[in-house]
Amino acid sequence: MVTAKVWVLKKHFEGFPKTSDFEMKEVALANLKDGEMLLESVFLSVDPYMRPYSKRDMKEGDVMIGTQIASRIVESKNPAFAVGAFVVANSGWRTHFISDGRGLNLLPSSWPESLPKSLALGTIGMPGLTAYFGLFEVCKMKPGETVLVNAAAGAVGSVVGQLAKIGGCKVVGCAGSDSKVAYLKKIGFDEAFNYKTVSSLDEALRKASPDGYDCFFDNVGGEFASIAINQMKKYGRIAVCGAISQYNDSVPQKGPYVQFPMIFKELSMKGFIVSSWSNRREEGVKALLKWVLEGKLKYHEQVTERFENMPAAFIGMLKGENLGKAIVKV
Ligand SMILES: NC(=O)C1=CN([C@@H]2O[C@H](COP(=O)(O)OP(=O)(O)OC[C@H]3O[C@@H](n4cnc5c(N)ncnc54)[C@H](OP(=O)(O)O)[C@@H]3O)[C@@H](O)[C@H]2O)C=CC1
Ligand SMILES: CCCCC/C=C\CC(=O)/C=C/C=C/C=C/[C@@H](O)CCCC(=O)O
Repeated sequence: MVTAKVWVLKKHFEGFPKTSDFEMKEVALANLKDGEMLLESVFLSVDPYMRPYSKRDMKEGDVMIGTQIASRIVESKNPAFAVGAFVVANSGWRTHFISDGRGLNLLPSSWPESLPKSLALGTIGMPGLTAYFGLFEVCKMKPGETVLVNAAAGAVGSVVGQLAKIGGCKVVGCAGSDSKVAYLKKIGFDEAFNYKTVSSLDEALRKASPDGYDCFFDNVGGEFASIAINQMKKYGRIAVCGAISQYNDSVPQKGPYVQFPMIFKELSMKGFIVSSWSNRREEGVKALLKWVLEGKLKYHEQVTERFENMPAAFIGMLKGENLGKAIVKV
C-alpha cells in the first residue's frame, strides 16, 4: 500500500496566506482497480489562481487545488498509459494519486529528452497558453503595435512579451525588482522598468511609449490598470488576464473607474480564462514548443525543492520572489 502526502487548506486565507493556513497530512491509497493507475508527482505548480479560487471553490480541510502537474506513472492497470510516461494532471497538492486517465494530458511525443518536463507547467503549459490565447485571440495583436504587460517577469508575462516580439511588436514590461527588469531586457523586451521604484508610474509608462499602447495584457489590475488605461491609444485592446494586486485584499479596493477612457478612446476590454481554449490546447502547446526549440522563446524557472515546501513556494510567488515560473520539485 502506498501512502501519499497531501497539503490541505487548514484555514481559509485572511489577507496574505500564511504557512499556518496549511497542514500536511498522510493518506493511504487504495489498491488499484482495473483501468486505474498510480501516479507520482515529480513537479508541482504553484499559481496565483489558487488564492482566489480557494475562497470560491474550497472548504477548510480540502486538499489544495492544483494545476498540479507532470507526474510519472509508477504502476499501471490502464493500457492507455505506459509505465514511465509523463502526464500533466490536475490533482491538487499530492505526492501520489490514483487516476483512471480522465483529464490527463500526455506530454507531446516530440518533447525532447533535453527539455525540462516542468516546462509543461509553465512556458509550454497553462501559463504559456494563457499568453498565447490572450495575446492572439483577446488582444488580437498585430505587427507594428505596442504591447504593455505587467508582472512581466513571471510565468505568463515573460511569454506575453516574447510572443509579442515574435509577432513584430514593440514590447514594454514592468516588474517588481531591478534584477527582473534586467532579465526582461535580456529576453528582448524593448523597454522595462521597476514599478516599485519609479517616482511616477504615469511618467514611466509615457516615457516607455510616448505614443501610448495598442494592447495592454493586464496581469495585475488595481492601481496599475487604472493608470495604464489612460495611456491606451484610440481603439486599444485590453486583455484582463489577472488581478494579482487584489487577490489578498480583505476589503475590496475602490475603482478603477474605466468609463471615461473607454468611451473617449473607444477601447475594448475583455476578461478571459485560458480553459476557454481547451479545445485548441494541442495547437498552442505545439506552437510554444516549436518556439522554445528554435530558441525564440526563452524560459526561466524558480524551482523550490521538496514537497514539504509547497506553502513557502506559493507564498513566495505571491510576494514576487519568483523569476519566471514558480515550480516545486518533489
Ligand atoms: N485568466 C487566466 O486564464 C489566467 C490568468 N492568470 C493570471 O496571470 C497573472 C500572472 O500569473 P503567473 O504568470 O502565473 O504568475 P507570476 O509568475 O507572474 O507570479 C506572480 C507575480 O505577480 C507579481 N505581483 C504580486 N503581487 C503584485 C502586486 N501587488 N502588484 C503587482 N504585481 C504583483 C509578482 O511579480 P513582481 O515582482 O513583478 O511584482 C509575482 O512574481 C495572475 O494575475 C494570474 O492570476 C494566470 C494564468 C491563467
Ligand atoms: C474567483 C475570482 C477569480 C478572479 C480571477 C482569478 C484568477 C485568474 C486565473 O489566474 C485563472 C487561472 C486559471 C487556470 C486554470 C487551470 C486549469 O484549467 C488547469 C489546467 C491544467 C493544464 O491544462 O495545464
